[in-house]
Amino acid sequence: MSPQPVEVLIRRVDPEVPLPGYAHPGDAGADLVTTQAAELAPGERTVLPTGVSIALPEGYAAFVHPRSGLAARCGIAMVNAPGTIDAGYRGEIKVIVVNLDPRESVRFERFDRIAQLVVQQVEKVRFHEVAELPGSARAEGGFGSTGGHAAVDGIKGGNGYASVGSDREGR
Ligand SMILES: O=c1ccn([C@H]2C[C@H](O)[C@@H](COP(=O)(O)OP(=O)(O)OP(=O)(O)O)O2)c(=O)[nH]1
Ligand SMILES: [Mg+2]
Repeated sequence: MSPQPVEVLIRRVDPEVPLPGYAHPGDAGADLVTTQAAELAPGERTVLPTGVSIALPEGYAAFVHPRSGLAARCGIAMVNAPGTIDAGYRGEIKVIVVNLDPRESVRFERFDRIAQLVVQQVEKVRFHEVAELPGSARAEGGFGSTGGHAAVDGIKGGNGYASVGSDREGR
């Protein structure tokens, strides 16, 4: 049996906007639409309104994620992905999109689905300052310390392989 859904209050800022919805029962994200048509030239970005505002319960946050179809087909990304919607935010949810296609413009029509909203429980932490942190296997290694990345314009990746292909073989 699927768990009980979390009840979230929603207000239409645009009276005609369809409410966010899950396309399938097991989906993590509810699709958000733009209420504003827009055309983005290659490299251009804009802030699109979704026509809705929400009141999340305390202890929750919503994250605005990109849609993979738009990314794969048109090169549309979200500049700040995932966008964070705080429980206390009552303004309209907006989506900051950028056209990463080097050649083609992308046009959005009113009510096109542009992003998806994932609601999650989030922990609040209390920070305790210390002079030394406990040790760990990773320690301070990061930013590619384990290798396996592609080379960029002849600059070798962290594992010393020169191309994506040799990277794969080297694993
Ligand atoms: O993609 C996004 C990201 C944020 N927001 C809204 C909800 C969020 O609660 C608020 C603030 O977002 P964030 O904390 O990411 O922005 P900030 O630049 O830190 O602004 P602030 O100083 O208002 O926190 O803006 C959106 O509508 N869409
Ligand atoms: Mg903030």
